[in-house]
Amino acid sequence: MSKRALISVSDKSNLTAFAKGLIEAGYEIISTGGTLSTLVNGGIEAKPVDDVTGFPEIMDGRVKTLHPLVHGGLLAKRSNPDHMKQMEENNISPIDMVVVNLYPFKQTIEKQGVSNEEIIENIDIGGPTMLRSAAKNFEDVAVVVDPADYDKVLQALQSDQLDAEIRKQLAAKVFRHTANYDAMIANYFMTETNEEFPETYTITYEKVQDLRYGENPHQQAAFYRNPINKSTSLATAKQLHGKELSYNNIQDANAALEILAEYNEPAAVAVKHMNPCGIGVAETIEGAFSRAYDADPISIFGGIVACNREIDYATAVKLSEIFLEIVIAPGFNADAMEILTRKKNIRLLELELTNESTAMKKLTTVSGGVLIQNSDNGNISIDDLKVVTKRQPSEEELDNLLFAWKAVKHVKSNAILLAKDNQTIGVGAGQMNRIGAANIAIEQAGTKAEGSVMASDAFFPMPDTVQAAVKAGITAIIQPGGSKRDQDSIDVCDEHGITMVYTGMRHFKH
Ligand SMILES: NC(=O)c1ncn([C@@H]2O[C@H](COP(=O)(O)O)[C@@H](O)[C@H]2O)c1NC=O
Repeated sequence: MSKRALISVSDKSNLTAFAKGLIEAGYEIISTGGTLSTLVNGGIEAKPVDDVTGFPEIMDGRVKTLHPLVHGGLLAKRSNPDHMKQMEENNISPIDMVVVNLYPFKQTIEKQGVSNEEIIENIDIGGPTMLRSAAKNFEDVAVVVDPADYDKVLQALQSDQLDAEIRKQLAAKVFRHTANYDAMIANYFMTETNEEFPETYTITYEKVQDLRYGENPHQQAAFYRNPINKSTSLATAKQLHGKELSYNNIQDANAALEILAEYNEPAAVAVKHMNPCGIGVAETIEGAFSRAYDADPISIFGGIVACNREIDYATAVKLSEIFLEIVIAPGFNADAMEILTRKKNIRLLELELTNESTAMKKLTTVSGGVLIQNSDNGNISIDDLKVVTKRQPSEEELDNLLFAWKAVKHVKSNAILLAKDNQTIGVGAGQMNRIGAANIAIEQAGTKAEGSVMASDAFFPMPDTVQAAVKAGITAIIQPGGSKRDQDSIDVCDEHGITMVYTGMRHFKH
């Protein structure tokens, strides 16, 4: 008796060639509505699944293969005499191969203006059921979910090597595939029902690329993306020039994009080791980059620069004067490309910026689990500021304070950042005490600290940071407030004519 393959696919690419190969390998083909038409039109002999089930396809295709004559044929253990007996008693014939790919749920939810009804109808039920039956019974049944595997399967059949080992690999792929498919459905319903942190958290990622190594050469790594993602993502960036991105490149570039999303005006962000070493805002992108560069001409060396405007010739010339790992921008004009591609080692990434780069949940693995939180999308406006000192900030100071506040949010805690004229001038990052971070920022700013503003990601536990600010000639401070000793800091400010505003919002970043 010839073997039987059940084919039911939404993605009909390369289908007829594969089916032809199966017939040549001695298979009889059974198929569902649309798949059957494609096969028959392609000159392939195939039998409708209704002939097997004796039951018509009903309810707009909601029920077509969900039948014991299908699933019995898939799930029966050929080595189990009871199963074989029950097959015979129930007139069930074995099905030896399942070729199924599923309704395009992901593509459907990504469609503009798609209705809920269309989304629901694109949840495949019969397909995953067959895939799972066949995959569970991989000892006896082969299962093919990915058209990319058609050639491999035909080759294995031709050399009589579609053995349990390969069938197990195909089954493993099926369970990953159905888990991924179900995770996307679960996430869709989670959004629909506004559940943010349910009792189980299902996530799924699709591989973008293997990486040469992780944070260090002895660590293996790969880059995965969220299959349904509307925010700015490096996974969708177009690399115009340069060698492959590394693990550290991706982390740093992502940090640069998150910072850049804070600014609507032409802005340039330089990042080193996940911290901004220079941020500049100006009327032109060239001006913005000059400010980002001047902020810290030492640290930017070997860094990553992200800009929110097209890179023009003038900016490209400046960018090309230093060693940078990556430049990211929404575009590079032809002259800029000409200049920058002369540099062999620079990577150029073109990326549409949606200003939604922090829309996703943040996951941090801990031993035996994962911490999940919403991204820090907390923003404040001028109206949220509370002036706590005798002196009110000037308009210019207010501008600089808000600029500094947006920037300090992205600096690792404890974070202190100094800014002046739409430019960061000193960044103290990741210190174990706040005065340590302040001292670093002040030292880096040098003489520029005079007349600058200071931002602190969290409150001052004692007045020492304000005292350091006084000494450096800083005129205005922005911080969340909320320490027991707030008044001590306010008193120092008042004593020296410094203005201080509270945001009421903290921005720890660890
Ligand atoms: N309901 C069923 O019994 C059923 N059986 C197979 N399907 C799916 O129907 C699709 C193929 O349909 P057609 O051959 O009519 O183009 C495949 O994606 C397959 O996964 C089904 N549809 C969805 O649940």
